[in-house]
Amino acid sequence: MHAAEAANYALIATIVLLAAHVVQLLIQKRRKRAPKVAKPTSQFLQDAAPVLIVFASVTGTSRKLAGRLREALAKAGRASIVVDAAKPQLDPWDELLNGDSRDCAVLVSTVHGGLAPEPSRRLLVEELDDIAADHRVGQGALRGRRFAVLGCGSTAYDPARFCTAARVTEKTLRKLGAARVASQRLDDTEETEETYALWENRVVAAFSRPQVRGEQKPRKVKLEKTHRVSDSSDEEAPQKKKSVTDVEDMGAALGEKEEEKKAKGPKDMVTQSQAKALKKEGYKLIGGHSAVKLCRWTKHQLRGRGGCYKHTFYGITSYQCMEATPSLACANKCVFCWRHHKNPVATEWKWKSDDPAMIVAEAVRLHVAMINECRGVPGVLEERWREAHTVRHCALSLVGEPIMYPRINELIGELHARKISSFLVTNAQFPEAIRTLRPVTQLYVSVDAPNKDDLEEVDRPLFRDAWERLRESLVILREKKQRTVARLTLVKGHNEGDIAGYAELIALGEPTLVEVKGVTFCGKSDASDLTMANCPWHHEVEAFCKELAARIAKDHPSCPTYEVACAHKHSVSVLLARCDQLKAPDGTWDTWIDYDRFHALAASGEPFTVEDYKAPCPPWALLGAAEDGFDPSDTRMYKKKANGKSR
Ligand SMILES: Cc1cc2nc3c(=O)[nH]c(=O)nc-3n(C[C@H](O)[C@H](O)[C@H](O)COP(=O)(O)O)c2cc1C
Ligand code: SF4
Repeated sequence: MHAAEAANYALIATIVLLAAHVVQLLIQKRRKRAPKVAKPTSQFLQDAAPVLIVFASVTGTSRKLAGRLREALAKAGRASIVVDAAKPQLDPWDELLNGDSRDCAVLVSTVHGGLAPEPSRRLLVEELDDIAADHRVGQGALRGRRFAVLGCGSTAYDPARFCTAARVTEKTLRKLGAARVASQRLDDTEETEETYALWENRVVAAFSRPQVRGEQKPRKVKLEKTHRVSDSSDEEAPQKKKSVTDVEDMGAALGEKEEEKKAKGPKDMVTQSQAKALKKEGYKLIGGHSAVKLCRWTKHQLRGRGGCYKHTFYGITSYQCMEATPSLACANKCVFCWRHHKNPVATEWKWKSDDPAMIVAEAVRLHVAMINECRGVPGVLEERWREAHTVRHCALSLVGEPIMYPRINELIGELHARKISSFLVTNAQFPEAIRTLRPVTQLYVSVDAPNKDDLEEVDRPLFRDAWERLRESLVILREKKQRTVARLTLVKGHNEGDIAGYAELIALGEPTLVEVKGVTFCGKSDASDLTMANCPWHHEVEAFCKELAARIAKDHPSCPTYEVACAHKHSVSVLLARCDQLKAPDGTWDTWIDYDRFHALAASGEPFTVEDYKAPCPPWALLGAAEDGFDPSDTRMYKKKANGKSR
């Protein structure tokens, strides 16, 4: 070998050695940087104190998900304790500070004003704040503890307050030095299953192994679901370098997402999980935003066991009545909503609109199909069953807010063209839509509370100016020439106290009728804490009505006079009517409706008034009648009391 060749080989060997050394150094450096991920050990799972799962819920979502997380952790071998922040059986913060527990998951919803629900607020906000402010424990009091946060919220409410309760809790926990392992926000206007599952996986993975270095770093949040908020907790995190992706890309991603949304066009109103929940409750969904359901009174009267209060008060045939809605969404979350908030909420129409003719045709088809299914039911009267195939009335009050549907006037036209009467109920949040509404057989405005505070409490409205909207709706109601109704639902302990407030609202709208109904208990639900104790007795509703009529006369002398006309004891409903419009000179009442006359008037295109289509009310429907509002042509069934005696 030449000397030059040997030198070359030596040089190459040196380079190779150097390169190998550099690679080794790099590998070592990388190894140093990478956090040591301790593998899940059965020893850790065996020894670890339970994870504390704290939830604060108003309509049950966080409660349900807390249960799911508990099951998922249990599957992974990690024990946990679920704590309801509204009535905690133990103090989770004390456990974290002084006990063996080192891990916690907080699931919190946001309610009115962007706050955590009462009374959970005490534990989640005030007590945590107290700890953070306590100089004896110090800001790093929760160092070495881990936490996960899940916010349940809705962008249908003020987007600036989206999941603010979760953000506040997270901020305080981080201020106290706890390490965040996962954070997510769920928006109830969207499908949330996938997002929740991602969060759950992350929490289970983190809590199935001991704490590792590197866990302190804020995790990158999935942009898709969280772009609506700037996560304020990041601002105060102890290890604070904001990731460029978190801030700049978030803006870009948001822009792209909005573009994408625009390109896709409006989405369907009902998410898959909402559709599933509604179907489970017997709703037949039509297109993207409408539904129909067979009312229990329809079935009742098919069996000759009496009609609903609208049969008693206005002469509808309950077994020919279809209960439907063209908008499953509404702008409230009322405490007495018997739909248990399985429907979407929104302040404006932002979905694809279906054709009104299709909605009516489908509603009738599905309703008739449900009638067909009643044939074999014991007690169904053959003749009524046949007649029931012709729909004569439509109660647009099933669920949601019918006047949100932008083509509501065309839909009403479709109903009237089929000689189907229209009873439309609105929750008084869209005054402009009330103004432009074409004549309906009977137009209802729900008056759920006598003053602003009670309205906020009972309706839990999305609009901040809900009270003003209600008042404006009533003013518009006064301008209507056809039959109008103020519908009151009395909930003991919530909205029945301020009679003067109701009198003022009635004087504002001067409706033809005031329907007062005691709230009905529709079973225990997470969506509402109502019990039988909140349901007034019939005699209490009657007394309320008499007092209301007297109060209107006394406080508002220029307002038309009202008197109690009818009552339907079975549904705890009493009717007040305007004497000038519906009381005959001989003292009898004309609260019933001449439906044929109404259709003729509506088709004529000429103006018409309440008096033009009124009809006499039978004596059995009047207050004080021995029948208690029960049609004597039907057979009354008495419920047996627990002691075996009949009522
Ligand atoms: C009265 C009321 C007010 C609400 N206000 C807000 C709000 O300000 N911000 C928000 O993100 N979500 C708000 N929401 C939506 C709820 O947080 C959301 O529906 C959540 O899924 C409820 O969870 P929960 O069932 O565990 O209470 C509100 C809901 C109600 C009933
Ligand atoms: S008016 Fe209402 S309660 Fe009466 S039958 Fe129709 S849907 Fe049922």
